[in-house]
Amino acid sequence: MNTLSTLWPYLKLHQRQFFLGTLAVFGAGTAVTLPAYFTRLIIDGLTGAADTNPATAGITAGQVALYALGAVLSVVVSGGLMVLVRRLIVYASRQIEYEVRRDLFAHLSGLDKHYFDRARTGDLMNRLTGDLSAVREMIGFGSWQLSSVVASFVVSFFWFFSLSWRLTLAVLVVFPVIIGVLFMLARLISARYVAVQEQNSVISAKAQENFSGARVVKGYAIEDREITEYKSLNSELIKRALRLTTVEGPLQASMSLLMGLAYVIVLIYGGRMILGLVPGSPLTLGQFTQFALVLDRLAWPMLSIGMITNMLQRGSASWGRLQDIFNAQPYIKDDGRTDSSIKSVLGEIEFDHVSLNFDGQQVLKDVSLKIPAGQTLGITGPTGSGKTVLGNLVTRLVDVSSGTVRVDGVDVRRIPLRVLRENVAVVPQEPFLFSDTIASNVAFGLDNANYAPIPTRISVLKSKAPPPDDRQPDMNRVRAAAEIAGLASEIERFPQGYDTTLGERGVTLSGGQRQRTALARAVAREPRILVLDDAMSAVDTETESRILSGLRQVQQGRTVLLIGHRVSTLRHADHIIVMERGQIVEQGSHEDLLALGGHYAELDRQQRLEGDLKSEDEGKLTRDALTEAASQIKPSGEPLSTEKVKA
Ligand SMILES: Nc1ncnc2c1ncn2[C@@H]1O[C@H](COP(=O)(O)OP(=O)(O)OP(=O)(O)O)[C@@H](O)[C@H]1O
Repeated sequence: MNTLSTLWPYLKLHQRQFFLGTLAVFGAGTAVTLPAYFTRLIIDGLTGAADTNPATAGITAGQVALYALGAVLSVVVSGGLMVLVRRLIVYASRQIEYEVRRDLFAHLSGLDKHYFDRARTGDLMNRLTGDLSAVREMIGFGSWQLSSVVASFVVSFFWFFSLSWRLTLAVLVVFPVIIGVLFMLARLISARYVAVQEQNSVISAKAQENFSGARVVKGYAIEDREITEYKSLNSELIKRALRLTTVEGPLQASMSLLMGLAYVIVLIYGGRMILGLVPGSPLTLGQFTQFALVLDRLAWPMLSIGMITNMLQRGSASWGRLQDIFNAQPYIKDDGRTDSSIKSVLGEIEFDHVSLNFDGQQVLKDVSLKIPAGQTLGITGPTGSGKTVLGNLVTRLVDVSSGTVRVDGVDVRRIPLRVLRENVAVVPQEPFLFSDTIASNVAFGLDNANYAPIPTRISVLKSKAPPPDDRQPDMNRVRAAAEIAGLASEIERFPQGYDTTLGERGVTLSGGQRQRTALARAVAREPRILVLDDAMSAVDTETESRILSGLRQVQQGRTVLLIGHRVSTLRHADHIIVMERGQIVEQGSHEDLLALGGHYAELDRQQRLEGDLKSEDEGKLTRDALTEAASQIKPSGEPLSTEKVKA
């Protein structure tokens, strides 16, 4: 119930719809019992006419017709009101579903790397779909049915008491039992439903990871193992679903049983009253019939209590799971220290005695370094030495544990996050491309400033629908960026050029093409600071040097952090650092570091050796091919075909 209170702001946005809807439910609940009242009048009238008892007045044919018409009209009114209820309450629930989904998405978008490093995409998808539907059912159909049950009880007991308080009290005996059973089973249902939803999340995450990693699964030919694992997760789901069903079934059955019991009481006790065996409590046949008919009408609401309890329990458990998302807060956000007067940055970066710990493990130790605006810093070092996290500190994907990172001499924690991130573009090691055209992928980082922050907790009825998003990528910038990233000529060879769709629905790019698309995306943004995190590892050295010389032209005035393992990548940087176990162990220009004769010089020596060996191997291969070709020259001296030489 505690978690449900957080749903109130959304219900409040539609309070008028719920209020009018509830009134209509009560109207329909009253109208639907009127035929029983008219039946009583007719029966008592008819019995009066037949037995000439002075206590009963008798009835005319006209009155019978009038009562019958009244009964029909009541049913029509009740039906009409039901339509109105659906229009009000079910519509409101759909609108709330929209609002919650919108707010959840906006909230999730505001969470940081820390949250997404731990969350599983499949689980999030399940919460945004399955759990949200359960919440919608609770506030729509669930609340409608709940008010309908309350209305039925109020109206029915009004009739019961007006007909015979003794008979009503006799029927009421079974109610404490009903409430007890409901309470007990509702708790069981809630716990078991949460278990089902958790397993649903595990299954969704498993499926999502398998489909995203389909290439790995196929590459390792482990489909059978994955199918078996999925099967066992699926069996666990059915086990939990059946455990839920085992409590849902008895709920319905016990409600039926208790209802039957109430009926037996009415028949026996009411019959005795008609026969005059209960002194001081006469009951006419018509009254008895009305009592039985109204009780009969109560059967369905009574039975649906089980279903409603179920729906409310599911809905509130699901709302709890959505609330977990709403409760998650980004670790890194603008706060009291933020100086909103900062609107842009120039690009000088300084690490001042920076240390960083992750879960007790120190990944950066006392790093101090200043990179003047417009310069290129080359960063190299063994894997896991802290190169990526150094870049992450600049964009504040993580914050320092101690020390300070400054941009333009200002602590990055004082620069508004939006300003900082708009001015820094990162090309990560594993680029992510969207299922969209190449042009849109390259232009992805543009035009962001035109979007206002999304308002939350606003009724869909009051917020205007956003205009259709018909942005067209700025093709001049896209082309120029693709040219610098060394991708333009390849894109032009694709069937639809820049309009070629990538990903699930379109072509698959090679690793090097993906990296260069991500690079073009960053370049198109014309950032003040560019972080290239091993961004050309899948590109051959020749293409890489072409890209680097193109980049040098556009990087005038931009600060670049160039992370890489190849000396050929780093050699033109203004300053190079070598990281090892979170510390800078060497620094200087390419020439300085070679002269130092340390790690960097060793890296250069190894890479030269590898290069020499490679060209030696290629030379040997060519020599072998020529020897082979020469041995095949025919004695007549007939020249070889060129294909043969190539082969
Ligand atoms: N979010 C995180 N949580 C915990 N540890 C992390 C996190 N991010 C990085 N690390 C740890 O920090 C250390 C440095 O990681 P980093 O990614 O900076 O290495 P790197 O030098 O870029 O390596 P590579 O060349 O392989 O990319 C590693 O030991 C890594 O496991």
